[in-house]
Amino acid sequence: MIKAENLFFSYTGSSPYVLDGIDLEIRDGEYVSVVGENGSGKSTLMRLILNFIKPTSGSIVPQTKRIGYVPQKNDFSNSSFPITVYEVLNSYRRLLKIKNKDIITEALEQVGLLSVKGSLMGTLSGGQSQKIRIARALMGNPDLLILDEPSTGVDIGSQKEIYSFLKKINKENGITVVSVEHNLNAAISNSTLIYHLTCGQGHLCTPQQYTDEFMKNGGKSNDNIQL
Ligand SMILES: Nc1ncnc2c1ncn2[C@@H]1O[C@H](COP(=O)(O)OP(=O)(O)OP(=O)(O)O)[C@@H](O)[C@H]1O
Repeated sequence: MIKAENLFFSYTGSSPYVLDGIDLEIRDGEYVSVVGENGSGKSTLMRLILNFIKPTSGSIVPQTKRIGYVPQKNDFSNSSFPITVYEVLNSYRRLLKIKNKDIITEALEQVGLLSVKGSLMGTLSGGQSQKIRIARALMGNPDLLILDEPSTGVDIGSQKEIYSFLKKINKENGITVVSVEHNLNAAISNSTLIYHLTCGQGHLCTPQQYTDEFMKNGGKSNDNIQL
């Protein structure tokens, strides 16, 4: 479970607050998409869950230490940086102090990319490199997986594969998924709940409730994304 109580956060330490008194409870086993317009605080909320930053006041606590994180796709973006898939996963294995090197093969098999083990990261497609990031995040056997815009820079075919993989590990392995989404279709189709952030406040709703709300607003969201 992730529980936020009366959570305020400001990068300056005072008003105006990016997050302005958030109360939130995400139960284990949910797949929650976090949506909201640019600058509404989605990534900030993820950083707070991950304990990268501290609340200005109030609290936010993930009740697990086994958290996998797939950051926004800005690492390895320099295609000339000479690092292989194996090296990326192996350095994470060492960071996690996992002795058994088989975990690298297992992680790659899980996302169906064993064939690119020796490839340079810069030579992979957007979809492949995102799957490698997900494989890396799963190496620590997390029970909570946090993703920041997993479909950015990923072709439609790979997006489908990635979302069906996330749904599978959510359903079959019971991994709680919390994913920042600009892709509203993906949020509605894949998640069990949607957390809509706006003006420093948020509310949790079902995909159906979110769709109804969206249509009531004339089919346009604050995110300026068409369904
Ligand atoms: N490190 C930082 N220092 C100061 N202000 C920041 C920092 N990071 C984000 N902000 C500001 O905090 C607000 C929320 O940013 P955040 O990145 O959390 O929003 P977001 O909803 O994830 O946006 P986007 O959809 O564009 O990724 C924005 O006004 C942003 O400019």
